[in-house]
Amino acid sequence: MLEIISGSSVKKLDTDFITEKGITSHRLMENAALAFCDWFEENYHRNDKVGIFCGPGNNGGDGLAIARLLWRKGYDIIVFLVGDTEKASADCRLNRELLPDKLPAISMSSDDIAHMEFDLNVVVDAMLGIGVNRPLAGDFLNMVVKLNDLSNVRKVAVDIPTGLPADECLQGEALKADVTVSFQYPKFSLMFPEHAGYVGVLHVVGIGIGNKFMRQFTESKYYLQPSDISKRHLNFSRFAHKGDFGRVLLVGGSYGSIGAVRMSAEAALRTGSGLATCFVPACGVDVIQASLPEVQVISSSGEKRLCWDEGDMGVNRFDAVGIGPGMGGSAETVTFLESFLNVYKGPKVIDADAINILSNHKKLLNYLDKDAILTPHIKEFERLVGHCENHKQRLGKALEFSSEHSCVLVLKGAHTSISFPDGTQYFNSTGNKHMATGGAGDVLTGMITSFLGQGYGTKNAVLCGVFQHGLAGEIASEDKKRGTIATDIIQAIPKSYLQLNVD
Ligand SMILES: NC(=O)C1=CN([C@@H]2O[C@H](COP(=O)(O)OP(=O)(O)OC[C@H]3O[C@@H](n4cnc5c(N)ncnc54)[C@H](OP(=O)(O)O)[C@@H]3O)[C@@H](O)[C@H]2O)[C@@H](O)CC1
Ligand SMILES: [K+]
Repeated sequence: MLEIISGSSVKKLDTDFITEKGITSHRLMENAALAFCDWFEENYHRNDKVGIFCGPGNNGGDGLAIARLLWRKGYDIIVFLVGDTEKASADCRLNRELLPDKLPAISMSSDDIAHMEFDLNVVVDAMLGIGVNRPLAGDFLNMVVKLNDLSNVRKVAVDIPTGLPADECLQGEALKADVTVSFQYPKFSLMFPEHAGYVGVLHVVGIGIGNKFMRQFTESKYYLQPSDISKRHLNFSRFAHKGDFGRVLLVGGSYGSIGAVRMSAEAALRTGSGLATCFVPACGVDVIQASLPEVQVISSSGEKRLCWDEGDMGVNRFDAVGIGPGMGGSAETVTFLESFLNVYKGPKVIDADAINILSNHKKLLNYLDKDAILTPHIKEFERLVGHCENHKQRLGKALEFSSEHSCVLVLKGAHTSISFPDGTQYFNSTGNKHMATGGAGDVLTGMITSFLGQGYGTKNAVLCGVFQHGLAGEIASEDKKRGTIATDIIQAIPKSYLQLNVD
C-alpha cells in the first residue's frame, strides 16, 4: 500500500530515513535518479533528443543526476539550468560538478528563455519539485509557459510538475506534463482533478524507503496498488455452488431508464455473483428478461416507476443490494426508497438517483450505517453536502460525511476516493479518461454489490470494486479508446481477474 503524505512530511521522512540508514542525502537523490532512469529507459528510445530543465533546489539536483545517468547510457542529452545558480542546494551543486564535461549544460538567462528555439522530442522537467512555495513568476514562469506551448514534445515531470504545490490547489501556472514520475509516495495534490492537465499520467517509482519506515508518518491516505487488491479477494473452493457466490438484488429503473439497472445486473454477474435479480417497474420486466436471460426479475406494481407494495417484499433474502441506477426521483420513488431502506438490513450500495433523493430528503440519511456504501460522482456529492470550492475541500467533506453517517463514501472520478468512518481515505490508481461514458457508474454499482454478495466485508468489497472497475476500463479501452462504452467495461471484467491473478 502506498501512503500519500504531505510535502512537509516528505522532507522530514527523507531526513529521518537517511539518518537512520546512515546514508547521505546525495545517495538518496542518486536512488531517485536511478529509479527515474529505469522508468525512462523502458519508455524512450536512445535516438530521442532529450532536454533536461534543472532548477536550483533538490529537484534540479535530481535532474542533473538523471542527465548524467542517461548520458552514460547513450541518450542524446542537453541540460538547461534555470533560476539562480547561486542559490543551488548542496546536492544540486554536487550533481552539477559530477556532470561529464562533454555533456552540454546551458545556464539560461531571461533573454535566452525569451528567444529559445526548441529542437527536442522529450522535455524532462526538474525545475522545481515539492519545495515550491509561491506562484511561479519571472524566469520559471516564462520557461514553463514556453514549454507548455510546445506541441509534439513529450513532457515528463520529475516528482511533481514545476509550479504545482504538493498539498494545495494550484495558483497561477504550472508545467503541463504528459507524464509525472513521482518518487516513492504520490503527493496529495496529484490526486486533484483540477490538476489532471498538469500531472498527465502518474507513475510512482520506489527509491528504497520501505513501508515499515513510512508508517510512522502515516496520514491515513493511501494509493491503491494491484498487490493490495489481489490479497483482498476471497478464494472459493472447487466445491463452491452458486449460493456461495451470493444472491444480489439490483434495484432501479424507470420508464426510459431501464438500461442502467440492467447494466448493474450484468456487471454483478460478470464479477461473479451466483444469482442476480433486478427489481424494476413493470415496464422494465420484458426488457430485462429478453436482453439478459441470466437474471431474474421482480416487478414493481408501478408501471413506469418503482412503487412499494405491502409488507417486506422479500428483500431480506438477498445477500446484498445495489439501489438507485435509473430510478428517477418521483414522489412514489421517494416513498419506495424510504420503505426499502427501512426494511432491508443487509449490505448495500446506494447510487445515482437514490443519492439525489437522499440529498432532497435529508431525513433519509438516518438510514445510513456501516453497511451502506454511497457512490456519488462530483455533482451528486455536491448536491448532498453543498458546493465545494475545490477538490481538497471536497475530499475533506467526504471524510466528514463518512464519519457523521458511519458509512463508506466513494467519490467517483479520476483517482476515485474512498472515505471510511475511521478517517482513512484511499485513492484509486486504475482507470482512464475513456471511462467517462454514460453507464460506467452503473457498472461500478453492480461490481461492488457483487463483492458484497460474495461475502467480502464492506472494506474489501469497495476497494476491490473500485480498483477492478478501473482496471476493466483500462482493458476495455485498449483498442477502443474514446469509442469505449459502459458495456465494454462489463465485458472486460473477466480479464481484470486474469490480470490480478484471481480465479
Ligand atoms: N533528500 C530529499 O529530500 C530528496 C528530495 N528529492 C527531490 O527534492 C525535491 C525537493 O527539493 P527542495 O526541497 O530542494 O525543493 P525544490 O522543489 O527543488 O525547490 C526549492 C528551490 O526553489 C525555490 N523556489 C520555491 N518556489 C519558487 C518559485 N515559485 N519560484 C522560484 N523559485 C522557487 C527555492 O528557493 P527560494 O527562492 O524559496 O529561496 C529553492 O531554491 C523533491 O521534489 C524531489 O524531486 C529526491 O531527490 C529524493 C530525495
Ligand atoms: K519537477
